[in-house]
Amino acid sequence: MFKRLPGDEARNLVSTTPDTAVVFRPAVVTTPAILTLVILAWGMLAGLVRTIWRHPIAALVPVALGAVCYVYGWPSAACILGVVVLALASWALLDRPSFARLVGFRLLAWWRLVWIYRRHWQPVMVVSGLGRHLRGRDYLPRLGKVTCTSWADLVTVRILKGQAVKDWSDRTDHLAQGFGATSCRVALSHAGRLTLTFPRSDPLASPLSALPIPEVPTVGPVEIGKQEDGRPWRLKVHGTHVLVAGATGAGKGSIIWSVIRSLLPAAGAGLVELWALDPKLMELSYGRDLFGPRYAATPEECAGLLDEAVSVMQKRAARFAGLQRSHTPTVDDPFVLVVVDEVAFLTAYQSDRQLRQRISAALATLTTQGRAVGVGVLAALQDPRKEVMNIRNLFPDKIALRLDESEQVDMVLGDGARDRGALADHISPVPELGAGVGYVRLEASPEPVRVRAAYVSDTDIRAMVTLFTEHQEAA
Ligand SMILES: Nc1ncnc2c1ncn2[C@@H]1O[C@H](COP(=O)(O)OP(=O)(O)OP(=O)(O)O)[C@@H](O)[C@H]1O
Repeated sequence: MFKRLPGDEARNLVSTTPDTAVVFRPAVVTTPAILTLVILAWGMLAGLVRTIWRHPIAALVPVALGAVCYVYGWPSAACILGVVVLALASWALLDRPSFARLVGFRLLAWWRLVWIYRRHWQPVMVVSGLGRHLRGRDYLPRLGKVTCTSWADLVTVRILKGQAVKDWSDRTDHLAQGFGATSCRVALSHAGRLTLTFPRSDPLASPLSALPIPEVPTVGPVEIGKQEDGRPWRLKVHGTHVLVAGATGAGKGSIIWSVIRSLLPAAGAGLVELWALDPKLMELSYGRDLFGPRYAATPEECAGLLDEAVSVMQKRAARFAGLQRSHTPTVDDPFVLVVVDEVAFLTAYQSDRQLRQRISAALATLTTQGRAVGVGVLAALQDPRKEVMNIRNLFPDKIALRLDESEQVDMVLGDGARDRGALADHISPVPELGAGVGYVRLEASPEPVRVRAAYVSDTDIRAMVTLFTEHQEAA
């Protein structure tokens, strides 16, 4: 039975060095079969103990069934198994969320750990270059826990000593392909430990219709869509500045209009003033009545409106000096949100040099000094290159919608964002699938979050204008 053990062939190998008469015959020490068996049995025992230690409840089930079978016979064990399965199925039917949270996702995680990750771990690590095969031994990163959420598998990994997070983020494609996922994201959880996120489905695949207008006036964070994990996407606009970059048709308008929609009650109550710069004469002109006299389209008008915003900001700063360090919106001092659609029309593509410099200086002043006194800028642009938008770093919060080139992702979201999984250049150009989908990198967190903005249609905008004007007339 054990006539041909691994290593037997090596006995017959002869290695020679060309051009010499010296012939080396490797010394082969035959491992006794019993030793191999003991090592195998030890490995299995250790695996069993590890499984019981990690999954005590799951291990208890076969043990209990085995005991019942032994004492009372197999029909009793089969009956108990049937009752348990029936109870679980009823629970799943009656209260799916609690079943999924307490049982379903745990079972799925265990299954995916065994069937997907552990089974493919060694080959994927070696082929992708994240593991090493040295002198007959495999040095592999340690696979940790697998947790399943409604849309993704979160896999914890203890990386090899000497490896960097970048070694992993450079190989996200290999990892995704290796484990049969569409993409992979890498995040550092503790020193030496990473969390890999493998999406199983895309919760943002279908468009979201416009969210209800809030009942209570609020300046934010305003709810404007959905995050990949299913939670609402709330964007802070008061106390920051937001830059939205995306190719044509990426859905920049849906972010602008979702923000305006959420701020509408606050605007009605006088706590927010919406100022609009619409150099393309397209996006914002549709809801022109929402902005009253604070709407500008020509470059001259835009420059004038920006200067006015700077003047409001400076007057406030002079009043607040020494008295308050942050802004609370009131009717006397409302939050001023300057919305700029296609900011590059006013900066890079503006042929009048003096006007261009005036506009750039005003935007730079607002973005450097405005947030503490309640003046914010929400700007959209198509081309994020520095020549086009040299003040992009003055925006603390950035959103990258679909972009044409991979290099543009880091230009918008900052260095390393694409390596961390912000694949904005992979977002579908088909509006139903990809418009309004993007990645956000907030000032407070380096991890990009995948989101989708709700789509505010022309009908929604018309309804918003009617509601707002009726409210203004009634007031
Ligand atoms: N959030 C969204 N969800 C679903 N579809 C959307 C969304 N946003 C936009 N769309 C669709 O995509 C089309 C283009 O959107 P939009 O005009 O807002 O893009 P844009 O980035 O502003 O483009 P441009 O820079 O050319 O003005 C819209 O007509 C609409 O059909």
